[in-house]
Amino acid sequence: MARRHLSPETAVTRGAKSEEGHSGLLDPLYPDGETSSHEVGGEGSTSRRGRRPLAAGTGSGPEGSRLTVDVRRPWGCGVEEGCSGECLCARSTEDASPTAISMAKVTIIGATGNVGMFAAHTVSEIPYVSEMLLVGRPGREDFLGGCCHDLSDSFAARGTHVRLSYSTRLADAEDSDVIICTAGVPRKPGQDRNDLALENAKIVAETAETIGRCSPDAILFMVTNPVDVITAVALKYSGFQPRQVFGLGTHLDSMRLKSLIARYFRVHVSEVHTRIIGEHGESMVPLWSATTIGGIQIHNLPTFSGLPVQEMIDAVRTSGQAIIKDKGSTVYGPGEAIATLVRTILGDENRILTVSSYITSEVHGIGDVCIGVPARLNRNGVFPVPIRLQGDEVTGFQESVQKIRTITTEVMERLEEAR
Ligand SMILES: NC(=O)c1ccc[n+]([C@@H]2O[C@H](COP(=O)([O-])OP(=O)(O)OC[C@H]3O[C@@H](n4cnc5c(N)ncnc54)[C@H](O)[C@@H]3O)[C@@H](O)[C@H]2O)c1
Ligand SMILES: O=C(O)C[C@H](O)C(=O)O
Repeated sequence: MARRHLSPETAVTRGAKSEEGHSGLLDPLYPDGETSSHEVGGEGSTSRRGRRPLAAGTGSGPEGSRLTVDVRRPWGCGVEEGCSGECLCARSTEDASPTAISMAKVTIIGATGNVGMFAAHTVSEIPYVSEMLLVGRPGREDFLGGCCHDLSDSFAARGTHVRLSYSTRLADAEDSDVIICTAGVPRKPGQDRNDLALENAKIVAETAETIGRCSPDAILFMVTNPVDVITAVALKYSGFQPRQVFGLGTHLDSMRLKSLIARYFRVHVSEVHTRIIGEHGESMVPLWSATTIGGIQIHNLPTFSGLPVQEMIDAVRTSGQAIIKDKGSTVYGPGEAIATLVRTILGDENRILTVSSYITSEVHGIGDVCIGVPARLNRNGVFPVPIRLQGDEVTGFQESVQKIRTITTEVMERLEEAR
C-alpha cells in the first residue's frame, strides 16, 4: 500500500491549497472505484490516501483536553513538548516512531450504532484521516449508505474531504491503520456493563479473528463493553501484539472527573489534569496523586479539603447509567474521547492517556491483564507507562485487577467451550 508522507510543513501548504478550492492530489496508484466496498466520495474525490483534508486540528492537552491554539497546526502547538513521555520511559528501537506523518485509513465496525455513527463524525475531523470505511451487518446497506451520504454533506459544510465508503464485509478493513470496534450490545437501564461480557465477547472474538487475518498491521481500538474484558478477547483472537490492541478504558471516566473538577474550581477544563485507572466500571480508581489544577498538585490547594471527593467519584461511576436512563445511550462523550485517542495515534503525538492496555508488570509489578492504565500512544500503538501509586490507590488497583482478571478468565473459558 503506497502511503503519502506529509511533513508538518507540507501539511500546512496542502491545507491552504484546499482552502483555495483545489481539488486535491491525484494518486495514480488508486484511481476511483478500485475498492470493493461502496464509496461515497464528494465531487472531486480523487486519491485513496493522498487527500489533504482541510479540517482544523484539535490537539489534545493532558489527558485529552483540546487546545484551541492547535487549530490549523495539527502536529501540536509545541506546549506539549514537555510531556512527550520520553522522560518517563526509555524508548526502545522497537517503538521508535516515524518522523513524517502519513495519511491514514480508519475503519469503524459497528458504524450503524449510536457510538459508531457519532465516532464517524468526530474521526472524520482528524486531519490525518484521508479514508474512512464504515462497516455494518449484512442487511444494513441502505442505512450505511445513508450515513455516508449524510456525512459527506457535513464535509461539504465543514470544508473537508475524507474518502468515505461502507461495507458489510470485515475483509474490506484491509490496510486500515486504525480499526475502531463499537460492535456489540449496549447495556439497558439497570444492567451492569459486565452483564454484556459473554454476548459481546462472542461477537468480538469472531471480529478480531477476521481482522487479525485481513489487516495484520492495524491498531485495533475496542469500545465495546465491558471494555477491559473485551480488549483482552480482541488481543487473544486477533493474534496481534499487545501494542496493537487497546480499549477506551478509563479515558472517558478521566474526562468525566476532569469536567466535574473544573466545574467545582471554576476553571477551564484544560487547567485540570487527572486520571482514573482500573476497570471502566464500579472498581475504577481515581488517582488524586496525579491530579493537578493549573499545574499545582490538588492536595496543595487549600480548597481541596472542601472537595466532595466521594460524591464526584460516585458521579463518574454512575455517569454512563444516568445518561442511558435519560436518553438511551452515551454518545458525545465516548465519540469525542474516541477521536482524541485516534488523533493521538495518527498524529504520532506520544501523549500519555489512560486506556485499557495489556500490562505485564508496569503498575506495581501487577500484570497479565487488560485494564485502564496510563499509556503512551503513537503511530506504533500503545505502550503502558511504568508508574508507582500511592496509599489506597495500590489496593484499589489490585482489587480492580483481580475483578477484571476473574471475569476475563471466565469469559475466555466459556468462549473456548462454545467454539
Ligand atoms: N467503552 C466505553 O466507554 C463505551 C461507551 C459507549 C458505548 N460503549 C459500548 O459500545 C457498544 C455499542 O454501543 P451503542 O450505544 O453504539 O449500541 P447500538 O446498539 O446503538 O449499536 C450497536 C452496534 O453493534 C452492532 N452489533 C450488534 N450486535 C452485533 C452482532 N451480533 N454482530 C455484529 N455487530 C453487532 C449493531 O449493528 C450496531 O452497529 C456497546 O457495547 C456499549 O456498551 C462503550
Ligand atoms: O455506561 C455505559 O454502558 C456506556 C459507556 O461505558 C459509558 O460509560 O458511557
